[in-house]
Amino acid sequence: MNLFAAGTDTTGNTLQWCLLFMAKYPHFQDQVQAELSRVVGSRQVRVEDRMNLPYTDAVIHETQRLASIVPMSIPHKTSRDVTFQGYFIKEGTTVFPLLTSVLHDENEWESPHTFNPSNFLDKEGKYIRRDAFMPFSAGRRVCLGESLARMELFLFFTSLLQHFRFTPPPGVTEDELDLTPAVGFVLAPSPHELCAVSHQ
Ligand code: HEM
Repeated sequence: MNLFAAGTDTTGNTLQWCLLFMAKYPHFQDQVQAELSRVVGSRQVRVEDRMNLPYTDAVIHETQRLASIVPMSIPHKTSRDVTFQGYFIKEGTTVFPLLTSVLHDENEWESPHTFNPSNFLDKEGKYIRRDAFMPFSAGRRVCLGESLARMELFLFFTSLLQHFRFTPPPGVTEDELDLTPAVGFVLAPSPHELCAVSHQ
């Protein structure tokens, strides 16, 4: 039950955010599709392809960063008295680690509040790991499903983008796709209709 509850909505929501960002920002979608067709072609994507798909990898990371779907992580309780950055926190205090404060930190990111895969790319277009990327939280109780989730996101996202182009429905412009999340403990995009147009 724990694994299903923690692992279904989170991964599903992130994938929905990925598709919404792609439909809203078609020039980023173009670059993902160009990279996929250059590196993978029409065969099925494999996990090992990730290292050769830095742009696609950056888009997935940027989606997780900006969407920040678990904004307040999970509450923890201090198991002893602690002093943290000058603040005394008594044993037994409930603490909410605000992951969004790191994922949108203006001192950490080139463009903290807008979708920009360059947040994860160096000047040569290589993927760069960022310490402030922590949508799965950090430390002893970091998300147990992180590596599974990352694998799922990569395989689903690349397979979908390999076969379909995602667009707003007829009569709706990209600007009209609303990025305001639906309120909840886990932030999903508000309901949207998108078109999946087959490449064939
Ligand atoms: C994009 C997908 C996911 C995100 C963003 C995410 C995020 C998180 C976060 C922020 C926590 C809280 C960590 C903390 O207490 O500091 C957490 C905990 C947890 N997650 Fe995930 N998660 C994802 C997918 C999954 C998947 C696929 C599974 C399992 C199959 C999973 C299982 C768990 C479990 C069991 C915990 C509790 C760990 C503990 O308390 O020791 N998660 N996750």
